[in-house]
Amino acid sequence: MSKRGMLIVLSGPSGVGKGTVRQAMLQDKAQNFKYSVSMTTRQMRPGEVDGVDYYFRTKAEFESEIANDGMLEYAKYVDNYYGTPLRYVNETLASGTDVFLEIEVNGAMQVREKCPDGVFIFLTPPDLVSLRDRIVKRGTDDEATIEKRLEKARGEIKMMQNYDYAVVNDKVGLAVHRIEKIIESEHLRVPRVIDTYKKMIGVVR
Ligand SMILES: Nc1nc2c(ncn2[C@@H]2O[C@H](COP(=O)(O)OP(=O)(O)O)[C@@H](O)[C@H]2O)c(=O)[nH]1
Ligand SMILES: Nc1ncnc2c1ncn2[C@@H]1O[C@H](COP(=O)(O)OP(=O)(O)O)[C@@H](O)[C@H]1O
Repeated sequence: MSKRGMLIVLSGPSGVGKGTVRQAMLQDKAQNFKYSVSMTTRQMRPGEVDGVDYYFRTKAEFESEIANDGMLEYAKYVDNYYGTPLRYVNETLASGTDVFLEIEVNGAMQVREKCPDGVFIFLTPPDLVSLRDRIVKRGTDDEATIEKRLEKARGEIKMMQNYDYAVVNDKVGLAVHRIEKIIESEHLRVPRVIDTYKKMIGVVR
């Protein structure tokens, strides 16, 4: 029987660079994981493509997916639904390929309940001043909104206690390298590889 893929979950406060790190990881041809495209009810931004960045759906469509047990997890974030379609994740893991999710903290905790053998990684800013700078640099928020986002970010950073790894995003390339090393090490954990050694050591599971 082929080995099941590993589920990798990346979260972090808004503006820390999750999207940037994810893009950089996807461009690394040496990576073997598949990115799970999320579903959302938020407006498409310029340059985004349906089915690539997100599956953009109406609220009614999203709620019907929830009702049909089609979501691995979902959360409301700033008045919109975001969620992970279940089928793609199941099929990809079953085929032996790793799946990478980039999701916010509440959704990640739902995944932790359902998939306790997943790898949960929290991306952190080097400090709050850098986080503020990144939120400002990204663009459209006024001063009051930036303060609100930072307040929310502090609450999100507290959730790091529920993750397996904390990775600082000081430089994108370094953050990617750290995540890749985590994935490599996780693949070598004994519970994941023991079946491979069955014949050698006579373990029957
Ligand atoms: N729970 C959950 N959160 C998601 C999912 N997809 C994206 N998110 C999170 O939703 C938040 C908002 O995403 P987005 O609207 O793209 O804005 P931005 O990433 O903050 O620029 C981010 O924290 C994402 O990580 C998902 O499938 N499930
Ligand atoms: N390591 C980094 N150093 C400096 N700026 C960064 C770094 N990573 C991301 N950024 C910048 O921070 C801003 C927010 O990044 P983004 O990926 O949109 O964050 P998130 O998806 O976590 O909300 C973007 O302008 C991005 O270019």
